[in-house]
Amino acid sequence: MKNLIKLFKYLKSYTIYALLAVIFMFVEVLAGLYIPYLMARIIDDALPSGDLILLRNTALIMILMAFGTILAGLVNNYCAQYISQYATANLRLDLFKKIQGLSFINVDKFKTGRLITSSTNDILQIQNFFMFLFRAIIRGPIMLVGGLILAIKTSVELSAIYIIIIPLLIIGISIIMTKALPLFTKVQEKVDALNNTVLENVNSPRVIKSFVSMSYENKRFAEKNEDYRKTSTQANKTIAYAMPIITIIINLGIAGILYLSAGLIENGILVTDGLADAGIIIAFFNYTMQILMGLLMLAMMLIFVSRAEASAKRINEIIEEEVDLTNSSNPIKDFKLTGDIEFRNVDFSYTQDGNNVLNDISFKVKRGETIGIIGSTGSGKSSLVQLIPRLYDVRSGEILLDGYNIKRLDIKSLRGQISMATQKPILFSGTIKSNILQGNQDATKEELESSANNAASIDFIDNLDDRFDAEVQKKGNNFSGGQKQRLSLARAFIKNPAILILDDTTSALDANSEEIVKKNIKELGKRTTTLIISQKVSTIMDADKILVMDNYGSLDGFDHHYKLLEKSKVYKEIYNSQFGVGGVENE
Ligand SMILES: Nc1ncnc2c1ncn2[C@@H]1O[C@H](COP(=O)(O)OP(=O)(O)OP(=O)(O)O)[C@@H](O)[C@H]1O
Repeated sequence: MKNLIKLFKYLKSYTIYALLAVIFMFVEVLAGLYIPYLMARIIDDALPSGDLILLRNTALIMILMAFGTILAGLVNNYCAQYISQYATANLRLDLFKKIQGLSFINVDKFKTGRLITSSTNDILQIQNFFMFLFRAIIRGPIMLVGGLILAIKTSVELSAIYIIIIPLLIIGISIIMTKALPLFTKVQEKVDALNNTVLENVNSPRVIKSFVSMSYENKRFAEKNEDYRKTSTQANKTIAYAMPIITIIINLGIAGILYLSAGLIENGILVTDGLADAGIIIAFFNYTMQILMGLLMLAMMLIFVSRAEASAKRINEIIEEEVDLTNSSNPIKDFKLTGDIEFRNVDFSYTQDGNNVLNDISFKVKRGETIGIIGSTGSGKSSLVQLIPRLYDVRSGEILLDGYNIKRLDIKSLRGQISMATQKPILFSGTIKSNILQGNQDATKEELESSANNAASIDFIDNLDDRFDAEVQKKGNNFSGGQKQRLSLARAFIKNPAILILDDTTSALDANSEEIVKKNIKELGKRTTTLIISQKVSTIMDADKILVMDNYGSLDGFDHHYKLLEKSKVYKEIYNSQFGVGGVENE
């Protein structure tokens, strides 16, 4: 329950609604309990004596009570709906903000499917719980306790039946609950797995189609689906056993009451003027039903609480997750980077206990320089540049920008002054304009045009009917790889950053576009430090310096093209593989 209690803070803003819900629930239940008493009065007093005034008055009160129950129920329902909807909307928003702030390492830990299930399914469980809480929290106990008091008041002798049926019902329900509840946690985990598979598939339709791996993916999904179905059926089946068991116990109770009544009438106890007290027996039946309903509600409450507790635990795990990449206690906020970069003995790993992906990297870059980064695949080039905007933190060593350790700089301001365009550019559904402006929402029309121009994308934009207002579909699926790269370059340029990182961003460009982009980067480079990762020597050989990574995540060289040809074995090998030993570019 402790996880659910933590979420009660979301109810605080709705105290008045909560109070109203509880008051009207109280009224509803009390009115409901009063009706059997009135019924007994009609049968036992009004009918035998033929007192029509008493009959009419009691019937009138019964009608009023019935309306009162409906009205109170409606108000209670409205308040419960209001609280549960608003409180969980706020919780969902907080969870979303938290997820947005998670670092890559945090996200990797939870997996995307889990984050989605928690934002949807788990929140829904909490919503159902809040709803039930304000619909039924005191209903069950009042029905149970009130019913018991009134039943005992009606007939102490008949009440003896409760000594058997109430413990029986409690034992039956407890057995079912202890079996069913762990299954509900499992069901949520199965939903996570389903979501993960769906996500992977909708994110990579081209790969799946081109490798004709639909049937493999279908099979994979079918397995997860079956897994979910089995667990879910098992959980619901266990709960379903509850109904017949409860019905049997209730029917046993009814038979028991009749049996006991017969004995009591025989012994002259439930008899007035030679006639059996039918009103008392009927009222007792009604109270017994109320008691059993109350017990059932408590059992339902247990189901809701346990399911919601499992979900609350999963939600709290995310909300309380320590973001491993946060601002220092007193971060420097007002700083304007000029572009000096220094790595000092940097080691890096993606996981806490994993092997180093980068080993003892040290180098210095002066503001305005253009640096090429080259190395074989998996050598750590992308990992290295991702450390500069603090997408990940170093394992040891430090990274200095303008002499400041980046951990001392405010993350938002730091990232605001660094642009990054990646090999697999991600575009968002919207327009060309909205995508480029993501780099700088305040950019003018001229800046928009010039950044598109610098990224060699103005020609193809001009060819579109709506130019900058042309539609971009999800992930930029209606554009070619090269066009997407150019748009993501434009997005990086428009930011006018102090540091520009291009991670193999020109790999899909034709030679002409690459030349234009290279020329414009050089222009930009006068006021921006530019890091260009490329597999092609021709793309980076003109850079002020080239950083060469070996296969083990260490630096093999950091110098000018010609110096590296003399000194770096790795660089020379890459150069020879692309240009031949004689220096003629291979086809
Ligand atoms: N998110 C991640 N989690 C765990 N390991 C990762 C992650 N990203 C990369 N790696 C590992 O880190 C190492 C370096 O990868 P990185 O992407 O930096 O290489 P790269 O030189 O940029 O490669 P490429 O030229 O193919 O893009 C690889 O061994 C890779 O498997």
